[in-house]
Amino acid sequence: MNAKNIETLKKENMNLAEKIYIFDTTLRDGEQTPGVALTVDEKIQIAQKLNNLGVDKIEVGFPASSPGEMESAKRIKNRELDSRLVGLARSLTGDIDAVIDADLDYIHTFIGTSPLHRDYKLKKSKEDIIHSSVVAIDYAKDHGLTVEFSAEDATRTERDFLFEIFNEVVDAGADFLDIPDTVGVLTPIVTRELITDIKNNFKTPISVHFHNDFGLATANTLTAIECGANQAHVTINGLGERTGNCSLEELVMALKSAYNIDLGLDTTRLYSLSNLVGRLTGVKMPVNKPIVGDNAFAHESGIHVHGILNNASTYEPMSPEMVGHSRKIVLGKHTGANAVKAKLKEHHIDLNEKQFDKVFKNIKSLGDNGKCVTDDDLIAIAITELASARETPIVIKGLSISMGANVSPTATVKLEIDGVEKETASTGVGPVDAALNAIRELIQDTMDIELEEYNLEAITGGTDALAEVFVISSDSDGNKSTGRSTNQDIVMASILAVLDSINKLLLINRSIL
Ligand SMILES: CC(=O)SCCNC(=O)CCNC(=O)[C@H](O)C(C)(C)COP(=O)(O)OP(=O)(O)OC[C@H]1O[C@@H](n2cnc3c(N)ncnc32)[C@H](O)[C@@H]1OP(=O)(O)O
Ligand SMILES: CC(C)C(=O)C(=O)O
Ligand SMILES: [Mg+2]
Repeated sequence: MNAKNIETLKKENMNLAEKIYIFDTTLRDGEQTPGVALTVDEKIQIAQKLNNLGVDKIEVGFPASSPGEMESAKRIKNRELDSRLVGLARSLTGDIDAVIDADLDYIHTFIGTSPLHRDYKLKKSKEDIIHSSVVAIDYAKDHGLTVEFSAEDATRTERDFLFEIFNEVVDAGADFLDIPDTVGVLTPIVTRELITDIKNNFKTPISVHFHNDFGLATANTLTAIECGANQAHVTINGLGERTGNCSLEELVMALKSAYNIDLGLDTTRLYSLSNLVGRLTGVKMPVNKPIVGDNAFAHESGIHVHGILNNASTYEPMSPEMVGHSRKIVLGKHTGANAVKAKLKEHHIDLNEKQFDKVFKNIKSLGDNGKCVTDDDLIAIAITELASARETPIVIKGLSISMGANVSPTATVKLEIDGVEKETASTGVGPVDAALNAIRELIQDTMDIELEEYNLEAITGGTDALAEVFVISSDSDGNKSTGRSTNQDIVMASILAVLDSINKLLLINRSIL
């Protein structure tokens, strides 16, 4: 099927509403994620960011449910955000009073309508359910509120009863009819039939609130929008009861990229908002979470990276910049030569063909052994390859230590630096310190180094134990390199380890041209 046919097919099968509203419920249903509790300040922080993203409505919470909920609703209201603020209420006047007390003018009131909810939870007849809903809506309308009515568990409610209660609440003045798929049992084809039927029978704008128990929340919400739903309830990161709600970022980006429907949100804020919500709720996203997961724009397979390097659209359906994320090329078992060449270029490392082949084989073999190769690993592998092929710039030519009681230890060190011999003596708090001070003095015209880490370990027992020294040095450009040496003499092991790291840094400097 060519692109034109797909476009035609989409148009023929869609009955889009003129305006599609994004109703964010991260602060209400999202916060109902088991184990999640946000403080008032955290709620305010998220509300501000949702507002900056450009969502139409923010459900700030359930004011009747706790003093903290009341306070956060009031304080969010004081921020004078552009997004419309919504408060949740059961079909009880007390809950509605709480929304009014919080100074919110948009109420989301609900009642369970399915047989399960009527018979086992609320223990109320159909007539009682209708009566409670109508009384609540009358009360809210009398107080000048905009009312959104949710028939909780609508998707397991008899169709005739659903229509009956919708007719009654519309007559009572409901401004929006919400269809919650409370336990996520819809499928796209059933959604199509249900939403089309409701759209054909009601003029009041309709909203959908779909849960994700079978991973279908986004697909079902998109289907509802195709069939004319005027509003979608969503949460950042798809948070919410059990497996959550339709994810805001998935819905908005699918509409923008796959449907070509731009809702006008500043989608470049999505990634940072997802991270903020992840941090504040403690619910971290899996790496493969669409749009905001660490791997959403990461590529390892050689064939993919080769395509990406030529044109990112080959393996990305949208750009990472669109959502404020970034592209990542990962090296490992599935890496191809083009990826390694690109990485080496990025780090300004020039290898000849033979050196490159060795580095490439090394990466593949690390991958085969189940290891992922970081950029630092690649640099270390490449530098080692470069170092082994070149003459070492600095070589130790002589060392003498003098120590005694009540005098500072003195080290005399002779080095050959690029073929020229130099010697100096220096003192220190101990013999190793004295020797390292002498080295620093001798190389100061060649490069400025900082010893960042120094680890000494005895690897055999006894007074003739072998000492292993591991160091990390850095240069003034921030390049880092490791050095390692094993010797029976602690001072010599230290000098050789430091020289090992300095030589690598020199090679890095000299190959970065
Ligand atoms: C599908 C959803 O997401 S609905 C929203 C769910 N969110 C929450 O429950 C989070 C906040 N909830 C709370 O803090 C508490 O549950 C409260 C404050 C609302 C109520 O607490 P409690 O009075 O202790 O009642 P509890 O939670 O045990 O039971 C719920 C009560 O609400 C009633 N109820 C439930 N839904 C409705 C409704 N839509 N309209 C009227 N009453 C309702 C139940 O029948 C039950 O009443 P009962 O105790 O008289 O039998
Ligand atoms: C309050 C209602 C809309 C709800 O969250 C649900 O049914 O899932
Ligand atoms: Mg819900």
